[in-house]
Amino acid sequence: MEGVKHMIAVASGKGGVGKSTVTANLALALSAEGYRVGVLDADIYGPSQAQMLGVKEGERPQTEGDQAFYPLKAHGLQAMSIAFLIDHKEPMVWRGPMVVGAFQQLLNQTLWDNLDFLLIDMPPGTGDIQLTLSQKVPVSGAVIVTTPQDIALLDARKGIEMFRKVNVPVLGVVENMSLYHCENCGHEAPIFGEGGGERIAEEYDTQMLGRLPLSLSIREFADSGRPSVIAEPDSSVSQTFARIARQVADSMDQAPGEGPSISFSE
Ligand SMILES: Nc1ncnc2c1ncn2[C@@H]1O[C@H](COP(=O)(O)OP(=O)(O)OP(=O)(O)O)[C@@H](O)[C@H]1O
Repeated sequence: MEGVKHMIAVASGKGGVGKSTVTANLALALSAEGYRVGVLDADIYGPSQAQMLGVKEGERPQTEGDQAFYPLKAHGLQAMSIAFLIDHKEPMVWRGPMVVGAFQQLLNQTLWDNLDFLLIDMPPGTGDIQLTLSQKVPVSGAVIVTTPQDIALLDARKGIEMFRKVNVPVLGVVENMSLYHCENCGHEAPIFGEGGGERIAEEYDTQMLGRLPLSLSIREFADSGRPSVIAEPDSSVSQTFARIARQVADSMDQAPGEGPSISFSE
């Protein structure tokens, strides 16, 4: 795609597992490695990137003619989201084709400026909308985010299967909310279970990219618009994101430029 070297989908089967949090932090970690990075929020019904990247309410992208938008700048990233174009309290009461149309417009009418990586924060699930969205996106690879409990892994498997079916390489699995660390007593507990991310990475012959704890600071920083990678760059969480970023970048270095364009038959 014009202005973009590698498009990477960040996906999960299940909602609420931290996909947007991982997208924002991973984008910032890649940027800290010196890459030019953009974030496209494809979660049309529940966009979170405006808040996570600290874009002020009411800030609107500049337009080029009446056909194209310049992405907003946030913490050195280029970003585009439906949230930049609508009132933040407005629910997206749209049917599938309208959502797909909005996504295509965000994708095709944004003037990305010479990006090494465009991370796409996909909507949760593997339903009709995701498949239709995917038809139009030349994706180089996918990062799967999951939490360790069986019910999330079940859905993560479906996400992996979806990408495999359309020959998009799964770059690896990020296990989020792996371990709860009590900030008062220091006790650690794997409240969502153990080893789940590793198991599906093995099962699908892909790699475990990293494991992040269930932590108050990850939530507070992400939800207040200054994700951990910039709020506490020396923390172990930020170091984990840096390692994930390097693995993602390395796997793209080995890939031959822009990957396959996904297409589905009904
Ligand atoms: N490791 C973590 N520790 C604590 N809170 C977290 C962690 N990861 C994410 N969260 C919090 O969980 C909530 C949901 O995260 P997020 O929006 O990233 O999930 P999602 O998978 O993108 O959700 P959706 O399915 O709605 O798109 C947010 O408030 C976020 O700050």
